[in-house]
Amino acid sequence: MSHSPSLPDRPRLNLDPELTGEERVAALAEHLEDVTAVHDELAARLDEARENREELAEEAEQLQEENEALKTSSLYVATIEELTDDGAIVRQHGNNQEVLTDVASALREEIDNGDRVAVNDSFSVQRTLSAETDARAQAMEVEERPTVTYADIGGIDDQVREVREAVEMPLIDPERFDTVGIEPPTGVLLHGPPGTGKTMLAKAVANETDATFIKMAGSELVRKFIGEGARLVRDLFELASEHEPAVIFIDEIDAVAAKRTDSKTSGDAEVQRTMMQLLSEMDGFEERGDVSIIAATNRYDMLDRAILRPGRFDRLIEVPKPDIEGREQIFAIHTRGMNLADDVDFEALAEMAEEFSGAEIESLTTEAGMFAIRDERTEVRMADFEEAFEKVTEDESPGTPIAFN
Ligand SMILES: Nc1ncnc2c1ncn2[C@@H]1O[C@H](COP(=O)(O)OP(=O)(O)OP(=O)(O)O)[C@@H](O)[C@H]1O
Repeated sequence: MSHSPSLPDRPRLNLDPELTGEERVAALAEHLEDVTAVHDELAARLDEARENREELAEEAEQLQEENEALKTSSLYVATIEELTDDGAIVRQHGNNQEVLTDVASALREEIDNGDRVAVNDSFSVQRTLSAETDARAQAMEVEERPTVTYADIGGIDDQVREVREAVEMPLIDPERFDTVGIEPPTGVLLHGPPGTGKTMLAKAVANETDATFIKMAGSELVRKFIGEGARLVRDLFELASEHEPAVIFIDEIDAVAAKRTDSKTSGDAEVQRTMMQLLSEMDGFEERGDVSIIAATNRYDMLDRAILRPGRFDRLIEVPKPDIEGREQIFAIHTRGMNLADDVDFEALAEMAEEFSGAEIESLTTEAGMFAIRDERTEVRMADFEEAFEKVTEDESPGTPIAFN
């Protein structure tokens, strides 16, 4: 920062005792003029300084924000291999690179060999990470026994039957497969547009077989738990075998099992490793007992065919958007608990909601209920559904599926 020029000298008044009265007045007047001039200049400088100060404060605030953003931008997960006098040797997850790096003295106290830490682009340790079990708990959603039943799923009866055959039957009646002389499927892959009931299907299977439902989202492995994908996949299968019988549900499997050519990200190698771990878990699956694996994707076209080989996800079930009868059933399911007026016509609703997925139909029914509440009615009428339909399709061209969630 440059220094401001020095302040003007303070005018001095030297009154010669010899001066006449008139001369004294003139000298004082002159002095007053000097003082006023200096005052004006100082006032101007003060204004300038104030302005400067405001500008600097603004700049400081901006820098602070940038600094925060830098601090919160992506960090990499690493493990402290060894604390030495020269700093810490950390090994970055994912690429196994070892680096010698600095640790701020404030953090040093908290860190021990073997701890997991977050490092920035230049490997400097930013903070310690919670224990491994936390990542595991965060990455996996465990439901002891989901409450969803097959009766809650509408319009995909064939898919329900296929899932039951592929998942339930090997558990309940394994001899049937032996007698016929075929291997039961290892994993089931549900594919189809978003919101069509894939997760519900997996939960209903868990409910029906009294199994624990363990869900992991492929996209989170890639975005949130960078560097830990492979380990978390291993943990996922371990957790399932601790909770037998269990249903493992891997949502958005395309995130970890996309065709190699498709991936442009730098996390490519890491994603590959996660997929390899998944494949090896599935290949070693036979000894695993009562654990079923179901995966789901909206991007079947993107999948690496390696995961579809026999002994892996060898049972493919397409879960499409419901047809008109399916939509009618789904409207009936989602209005079961609603106080409906007599004029509500499911057939007409199903016709109106062309191209809607199950999830979209669910949102539409909730929206219709909101219109009744706004109108201070306890009964939901056909007109509420019509208004709800207009609302949810407002910004969409006709026939385009609406993105909910
Ligand atoms: N076939 C259906 N019958 C009844 N409700 C459905 C159906 N499909 C979807 N829903 C409703 O939509 C919600 C979301 O569905 P679900 O999570 O099972 O979809 P998904 O196919 O797994 O979607 P995504 O691909 O977005 O994960 C469900 O909780 C349910 O209320």
